[in-house]
Amino acid sequence: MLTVDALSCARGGLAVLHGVGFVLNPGEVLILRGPNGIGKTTLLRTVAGLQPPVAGRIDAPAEGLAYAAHADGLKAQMTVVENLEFWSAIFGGPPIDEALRAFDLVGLRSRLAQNLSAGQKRRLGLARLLVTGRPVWILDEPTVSLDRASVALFADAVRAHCAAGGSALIATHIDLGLQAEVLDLTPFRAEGAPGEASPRPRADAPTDPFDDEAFL
Ligand SMILES: Nc1ncnc2c1ncn2[C@@H]1O[C@H](COP(=O)(O)OP(=O)(O)OP(=O)(O)O)[C@@H](O)[C@H]1O
Repeated sequence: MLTVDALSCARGGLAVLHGVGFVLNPGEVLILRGPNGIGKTTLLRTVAGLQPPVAGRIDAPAEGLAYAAHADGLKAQMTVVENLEFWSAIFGGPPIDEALRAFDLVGLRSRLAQNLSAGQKRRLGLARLLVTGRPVWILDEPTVSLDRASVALFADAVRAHCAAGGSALIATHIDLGLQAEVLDLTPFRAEGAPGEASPRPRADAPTDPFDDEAFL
């Protein structure tokens, strides 16, 4: 479903990770771990196609990935239902009812996204995954702002997705209680990767127009 082979990636013109490889099959979850700054977000962005790899190969199903980044990326002036219907229309995905139910948003359906609490916004951001209809979820710290009950809802949604043949690549520092493989990125740190005593990024490093992309 998703194969990453000998992948090297960079951020701001500096090498971050070198030689990463894994296979994610239908029904599987792969958890990315590693200390702050090791390159989890950079790897996810590269796999999601937001930035090109420096080297290596990524084989993914065409139009098969749904990426949820740190930011919720909601349409603030639209209601919960309008946000989900918007994304469902963009992706041509399934109706929104299951997404509302799975993330306990039924009672909030008419509320403007801008008036949701941080955890409610995060639940809405994650609910969008269900309306994409896409098989491979690429998730960057998906449980930030979620309380314990909401983390459990999220884990249930991932389990249901995988039971239906989907898969998920997740960067997280917490234990989600999922049956999953774990890949620690620490051994893949590139030589000269940014760190405590790292060089400044090159002044001519290309700017990244998608750096704030919240959801794809
Ligand atoms: N826009 C940028 N320009 C230059 N360097 C960046 C940029 N964004 C991140 N970096 C650097 O790239 C390295 C990898 O960052 P990345 O966000 O991928 O790490 P991470 O493992 O996701 O970290 P965390 O656990 O803190 O979220 C870090 O050293 C970071 O300082």
